[in-house]
Amino acid sequence: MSKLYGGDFNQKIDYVFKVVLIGDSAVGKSQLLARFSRNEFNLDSKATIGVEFQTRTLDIDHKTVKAQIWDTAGQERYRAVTSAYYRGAVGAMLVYDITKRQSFDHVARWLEELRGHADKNIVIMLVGNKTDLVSLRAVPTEDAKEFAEKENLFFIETSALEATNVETAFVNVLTEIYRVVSKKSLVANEADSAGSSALLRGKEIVVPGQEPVPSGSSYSCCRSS
Ligand SMILES: Nc1nc2c(ncn2[C@@H]2O[C@H](COP(=O)(O)OP(=O)(O)OP(=O)(O)O)[C@@H](O)[C@H]2O)c(=O)[nH]1
Repeated sequence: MSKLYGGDFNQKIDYVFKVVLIGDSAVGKSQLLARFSRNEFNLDSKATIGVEFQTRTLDIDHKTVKAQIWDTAGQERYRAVTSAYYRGAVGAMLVYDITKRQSFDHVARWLEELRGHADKNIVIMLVGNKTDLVSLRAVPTEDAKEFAEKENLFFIETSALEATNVETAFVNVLTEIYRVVSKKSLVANEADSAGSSALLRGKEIVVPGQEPVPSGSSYSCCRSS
């Protein structure tokens, strides 16, 4: 397999996985990303405008995986081009705030948008954030679990503030993506020997050693006036 040499440490990268964060405004998407990528948290976090991404490299099943996590505004007027945001994504974290019933009620709409734009094999995790706000809970865990089972999503509850389950949420998504990808590679390799790899290759959702990504990068676009 070809290897990439990425950013900081001339580290060999086996896979680059693009994961998108979606969900209503103020549910904590940016803070989940800050916690996962830099182990930081900011209570005065401003609404995201446009799009940004952060990367973190980690080891999954002895492979070096660069997670490229994309974050966009929950507010419609600050969002960038939807199809570009979802393009190439192999994972999605659909976040709601356990203290805001409306953010959970909107999950179905986010899912519809995601399924309309993303690859059909995308790994999706439903994330109920802000579990530290125990007395303000408005969404019972059971309701979300039931929804996730019905829609075939992974499910977890997190607190970006207390760093509860954040690492687990991202690592679980990335591990599941890796499982899907390595299974596909296996099928493609088997088909190789059968002489029909082109078709299967065409369906792969991640090419090992995709385009190099600058480490820790972010960019913004499309600020609305
Ligand atoms: N108590 C608590 N507050 C949180 C948690 N995560 C985020 N917040 C706060 O919730 C507010 C919104 O967080 P953001 O991360 O900016 O939310 P967002 O989903 O990225 O919002 P948009 O960029 O508008 O889409 C901020 O004041 C955060 O500090 C959490 O786990 N617990």
